[in-house]
Amino acid sequence: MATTDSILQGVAISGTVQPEHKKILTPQALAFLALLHRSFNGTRKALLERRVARQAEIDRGNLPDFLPETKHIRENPTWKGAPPAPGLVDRRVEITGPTDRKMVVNALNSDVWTYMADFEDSSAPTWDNMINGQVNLYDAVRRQVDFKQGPKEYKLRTDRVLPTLIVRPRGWHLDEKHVTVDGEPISGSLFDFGLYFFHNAHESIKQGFGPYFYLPKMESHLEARLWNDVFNLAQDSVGIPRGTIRGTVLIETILAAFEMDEIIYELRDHSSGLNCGRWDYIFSTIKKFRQNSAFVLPDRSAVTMTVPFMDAYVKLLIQTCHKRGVHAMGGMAAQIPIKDDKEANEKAMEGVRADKLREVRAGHDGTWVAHPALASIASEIFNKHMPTPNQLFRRREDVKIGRNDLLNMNVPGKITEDGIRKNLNIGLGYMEAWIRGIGCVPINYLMEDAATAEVSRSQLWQWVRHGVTTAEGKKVDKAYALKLLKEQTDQLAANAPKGNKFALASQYFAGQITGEDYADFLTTLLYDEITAVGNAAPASKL
Ligand SMILES: CC(=O)SCCNC(=O)CCNC(=O)[C@H](O)C(C)(C)COP(=O)(O)OP(=O)(O)OC[C@H]1O[C@@H](n2cnc3c(N)ncnc32)[C@H](O)[C@@H]1OP(=O)(O)O
Ligand SMILES: O=CC(=O)O
Repeated sequence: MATTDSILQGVAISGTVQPEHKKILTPQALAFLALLHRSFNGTRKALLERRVARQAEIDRGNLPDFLPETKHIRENPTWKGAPPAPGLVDRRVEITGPTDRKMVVNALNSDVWTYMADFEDSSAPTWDNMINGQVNLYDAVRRQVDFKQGPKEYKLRTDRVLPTLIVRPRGWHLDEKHVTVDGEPISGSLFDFGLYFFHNAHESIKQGFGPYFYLPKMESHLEARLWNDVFNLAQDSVGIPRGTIRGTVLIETILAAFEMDEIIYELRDHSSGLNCGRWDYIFSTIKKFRQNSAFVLPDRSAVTMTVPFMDAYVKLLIQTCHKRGVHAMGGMAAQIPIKDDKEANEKAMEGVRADKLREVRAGHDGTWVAHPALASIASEIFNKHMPTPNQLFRRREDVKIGRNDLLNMNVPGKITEDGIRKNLNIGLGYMEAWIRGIGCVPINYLMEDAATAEVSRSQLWQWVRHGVTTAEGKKVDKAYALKLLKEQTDQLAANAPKGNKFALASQYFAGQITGEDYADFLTTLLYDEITAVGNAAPASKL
């Protein structure tokens, strides 16, 4: 049998390893990462290639449809997903947020049922953020995460059961460049999942919950199959029964919406349902159909949850989940508290309330909040309208959603200069923060993360590409977009502290909004800006 030392041959780390990281980067944990990489990276790369091929099909005008080859799975009513696992029966309000230590303590102390600790859209994946996040979650699982910041003490509350921890690793498209195996960067998904699972699978079970995950940005059931294979190998490796892990899949790409049954089916022994990742879903819809003028959308503020294609996706997701006995989770309203304007705050909170009411009435089993101050609003609505721990019994057999509903782009609204400037501000503001290692920011009193920023970026691209005319009568072409970009950049930079990164963000953004270059993800476009891959040290020398 291979020894840890021999498995570690070929594993190298170029991120700085501080003393506190050593409990995470143990030889055994690194050998586990190497095992995951050698077992699954080939399939991951092939699936990413498959995404490119599917995009080419769509660009040729072939719109997606439900798959003929998996009809038997969709039409077989007898199979089910796993029953809800301990700590996941009632998940009516889930807080989400990055994995820095303060956020972790504050999230676990919030009045919510679960906490999604996010290595993905709300975290910029610097080496420090990713590895410190692992340290923080290791400590959080063991209830040893208390710390002091200046005079303020951050302590886990002891007056109640803490929210169940769920971890969102990065998506399949992202690499973690600071760890290589046999000369290749390891996948960000396998790095985040692998380290968290290896250290916390047994301990989380001891604490009364388990190794639970949110799985982002998948585009097909084959990508879910890959996660399922990873889960089986992982469970076998650490000696816990298959079916202990749970994964909630974010349905946040338009292609995955056509494969919801199949995705639950692939993960069925590990499934804890699906979630409406609304922001990425809008982004994906714009991105996938970006060459097709029939998919041009109005200002971002007009693309609400009640427009036809979003409404159809929500309904189909709830129906599909409940048919299979798994949770149908709602998503994220972007409003956050406005501290300095009572009236504006009340309006924003009313928006959140309306969103949660729509979700619970539609049949969702829970929802997301971006900030602790929103927890009471969401729980008030869910407590009132969902007296049971979930509403898996609501089968929504009344719902009839077909291909045309999922692709119904009849979205009322206009494209305005204000909408263009807002998108520019969001894109610039988000990218500027991200380059500084911050993955989630308040902009104009809205929570902006990688998914929301992608919507703004992709809309700008699409509007220029299709030469739309604004409500004010202005043709949106390359020159106009670049002129407004310069104006917004100058304004933002003038009001920002010295050393800000707006000029750099603007350089990247210019390429992305002129209807020409289109990066698959802003995060992959910018990744080199936040990586410091110097001399790699062999893992065996740690
Ligand atoms: C589309 C998607 O993918 S959604 C999922 C990804 N997005 C997210 O998870 C959003 C996470 N939210 C956040 O990061 C933050 O709420 C922000 C950036 C939007 C706003 O943060 P701030 O400007 O710090 O908010 P604010 O100053 O009001 O925070 C007040 C306190 O609440 C804490 N807080 C705010 N949001 C959160 C959160 N999501 N989880 C835990 N604590 C939080 C802050 O740390 C702060 O704590 P302190 O008083 O001890 O210093
Ligand atoms: O990940 C969530 C989303 O809304 O996007």
